[in-house]
Amino acid sequence: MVFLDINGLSVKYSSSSGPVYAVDDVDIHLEDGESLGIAGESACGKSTLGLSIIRMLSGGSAQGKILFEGDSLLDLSESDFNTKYRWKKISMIFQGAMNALDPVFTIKEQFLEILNQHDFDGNFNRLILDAMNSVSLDENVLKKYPHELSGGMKQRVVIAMALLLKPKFVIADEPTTALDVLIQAQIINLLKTLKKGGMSFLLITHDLAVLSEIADKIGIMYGGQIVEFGSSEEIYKNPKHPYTKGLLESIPRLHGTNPKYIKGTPPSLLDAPTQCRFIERCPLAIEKCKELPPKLKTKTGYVRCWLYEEE
Ligand SMILES: Nc1ncnc2c1ncn2[C@@H]1O[C@H](COP(=O)(O)OP(=O)(O)OP(=O)(O)O)[C@@H](O)[C@H]1O
Repeated sequence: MVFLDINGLSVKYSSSSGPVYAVDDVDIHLEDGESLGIAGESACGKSTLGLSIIRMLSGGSAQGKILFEGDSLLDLSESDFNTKYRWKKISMIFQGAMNALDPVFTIKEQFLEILNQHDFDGNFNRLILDAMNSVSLDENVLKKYPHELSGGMKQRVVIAMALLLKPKFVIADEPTTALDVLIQAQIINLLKTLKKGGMSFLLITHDLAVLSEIADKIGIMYGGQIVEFGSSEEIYKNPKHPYTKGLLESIPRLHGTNPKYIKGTPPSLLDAPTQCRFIERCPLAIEKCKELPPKLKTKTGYVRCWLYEEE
């Protein structure tokens, strides 16, 4: 059954320099139980995509359709979305959230604050302990202040907070960034366990290697667009877009060839897209790339690249 179906999603921010086209005409399709990975360079719109699903864009407006289990999220009133969806069915682990834990409150007080904000009137302790258990944190941690915890523990607390109301879909924005590699592996294993328990993730990262562990489908973002979308297997084994290929070639490996880097810089999102977003950096660019490529169907998704236009 279709779980998340996004069609033509675009997000525009207003800024002092003019509109920022942060997300442009994105389509995403997930079946029940599938998790999605979004990868791409800094400032390509990854967080904005996640924030638009949980309707927490600040200063931005979203257009298009987001169907979650058949409900059109962008058409719901704010109070309906809050009552039925936000944190309850869809939650988010925000980028850098572990550094935003309040230093003057214990972890338990911070959990209680979240439950109060959601007018929760059931068994507080049971819910908090369930969330702590699901991230393998000891009950003693609840009495501590954030400065008494290691980075890995703080990140687990932040994940537990997102899991508090037992959502089905969790948007995790760079949950392993700024953690050492061993802790990164622990957090990835934790997400894998939660996934086995029936949770779906939208995992946002700039690191394609991290996605291989969790994602069933992958969207490669560049300049506000998903330039390639498909099953993980297809993206890793048979990448099509020159940008996807460049990203995969830039992953450092223990043996074999040295990583390659994509020369140049991403486009400004202040300009609305009128041609291929990757044209300036693409080694395979042709004259046609001066026109905006459509989403061309692939085996498991689509690619926005004229090289795959059928004759
Ligand atoms: N509230 C905002 N107002 C105006 N512009 C914004 C706002 N939030 C993000 N942007 C702009 O939108 C673009 C996309 O930002 P976004 O944070 O979604 O990218 P990202 O891929 O998540 O980046 P990173 O990997 O660095 O977190 C950037 O150009 C950013 O400056």
